[in-house]
Amino acid sequence: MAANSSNGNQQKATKSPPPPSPLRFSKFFQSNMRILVTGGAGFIGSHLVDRLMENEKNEVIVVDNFFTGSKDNLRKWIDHPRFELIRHDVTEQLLIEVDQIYHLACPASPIFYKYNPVKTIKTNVIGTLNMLGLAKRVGARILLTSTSEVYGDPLVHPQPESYWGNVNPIGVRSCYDEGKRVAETLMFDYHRQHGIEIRIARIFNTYGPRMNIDDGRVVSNFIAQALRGEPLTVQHPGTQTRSFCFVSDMVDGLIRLMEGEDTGPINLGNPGEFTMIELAETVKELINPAVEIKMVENTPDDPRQRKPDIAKAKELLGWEPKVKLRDGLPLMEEDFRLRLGVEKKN
Ligand SMILES: NC(=O)c1ccc[n+]([C@@H]2O[C@H](COP(=O)([O-])OP(=O)(O)OC[C@H]3O[C@@H](n4cnc5c(N)ncnc54)[C@H](O)[C@@H]3O)[C@@H](O)[C@H]2O)c1
Ligand SMILES: O=c1ccn([C@@H]2O[C@H](COP(=O)(O)OP(=O)(O)O[C@H]3OC[C@@H](O)[C@H](O)[C@H]3O)[C@@H](O)[C@H]2O)c(=O)[nH]1
Repeated sequence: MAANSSNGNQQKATKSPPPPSPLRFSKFFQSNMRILVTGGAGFIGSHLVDRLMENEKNEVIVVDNFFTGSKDNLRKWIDHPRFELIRHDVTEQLLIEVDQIYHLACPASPIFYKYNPVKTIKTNVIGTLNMLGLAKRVGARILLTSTSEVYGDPLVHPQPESYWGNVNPIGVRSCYDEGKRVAETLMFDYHRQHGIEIRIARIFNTYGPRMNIDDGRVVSNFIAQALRGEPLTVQHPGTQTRSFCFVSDMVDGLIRLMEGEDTGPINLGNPGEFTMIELAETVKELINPAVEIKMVENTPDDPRQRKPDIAKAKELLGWEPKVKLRDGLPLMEEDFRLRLGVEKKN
């Protein structure tokens, strides 16, 4: 393809994307915006779909390989005229016409992303390349859900977007951490080289209803353990910290980022910071005071501290989380009780 290289390394596309079918703009066409959500059958993705579907002008297409997601999360939209679900792996090319792409597809829980690390890195690298190729072909704006894990085991605390991170490139978490770092690089290279409109969210630990019960992440583990009357497994040393964001706040942030003017990367997360011992104590107090807290072995390269600096999100998106951990946990408990069939005793 001919490209203008007048400003050094930065090249701009000379060819604009092909026009969509004229029917898209006919007055009989019902939706204004066709939105693709990759990974839309997963935890955050399905909540995002719920919010996007609330707007009658949106048509939503979900693409998912169901590795960690499930059709059940989208049950209420199946057969809806503005909704479509495609079983597809993002490591394969996808040819559709869309205006926006929320690219979430990627296993997010450490036990799942470490299960098949080569597939995880392919999903992050080839999957993101494919979605960028699609964005380029149809002229769509694309948002990547990157992660706080790009900061690795951070030496700067809290983490601003300007921090480049402290990541082990050859460790067991690298398929995910480095995979997301490459995905961010690809996003910016497509933006600079081809003029693609990009948005990057760096998501910090998010929790809420619909997380897989055996997802393996800490909040879902502790709630499921408390409801089953099993010990809460705090991984050694328990003083490591995380900052937990409720899923409705996260979805709000993602939509603001997509609709706003800034490419990011922008941290999205709740700055309330807790040690894993504090989290276990809170879950015990709120859900089942009878359970024990048990110290267990940790996994390699577990980040010791993590808390987002959200000054940029506040300033550029007018966003900050509203739901406190103590208010979010009972909402998740309700959902887990229903799914586990454990009634609340009064
Ligand atoms: N939840 C968090 O705390 C958190 C934090 C940081 C970043 N993120 C990012 O947000 C996104 C969603 O995370 P989540 O918590 O909802 O996880 P999730 O595991 O519930 O959802 C991921 C979805 O992607 C699908 N998927 C995985 N590989 C795929 C592939 N190759 N092709 C098509 N679909 C595929 C899964 O089946 C699932 O539906 C991920 O990109 C994750 O990295 C999440
Ligand atoms: O049962 C458990 C599980 C986990 N933990 C601890 O809880 C902390 C959080 O672990 P999680 O597995 O929930 O998630 P992590 O913060 O390690 O990674 C997450 O970070 C951001 C996202 O990109 C991903 O969703 C995921 O990689 C870790 O310190 C871990 O050691 C426990 O103490 N007990």
